[in-house]
Amino acid sequence: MTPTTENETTPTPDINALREEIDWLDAEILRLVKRRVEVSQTIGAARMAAGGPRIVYNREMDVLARYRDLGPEGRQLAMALLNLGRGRLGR
Ligand SMILES: C=C(O[C@@H]1C=C(C(=O)O)C=C[C@H]1O)C(=O)O
Repeated sequence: MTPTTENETTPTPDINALREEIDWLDAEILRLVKRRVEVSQTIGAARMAAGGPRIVYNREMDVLARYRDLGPEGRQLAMALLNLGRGRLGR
């Protein structure tokens, strides 16, 4: 590790700017989640109208795998997304 000199300072994070970024990120995440729900419900309705199943487990396993990086919370997040897509039928 490089030794620090007396003149080196740790930069102070700009909390207000970072909070603005968080607000923006949350708005984007919400927009994307709402779109995901729409797409998932459209697929589900079309499949069921054609006599297919409500749930496709291998696709859902792929979705769960995508969030594995985030650990147990990733699983909860993926499950929440899947449940949102199921709407009232999934409850
Ligand atoms: C969207 C689909 O329908 C359902 C919803 C899924 C999802 O929200 O990711 C995945 C699989 C299906 O259970 C699909 O089959 O792709």
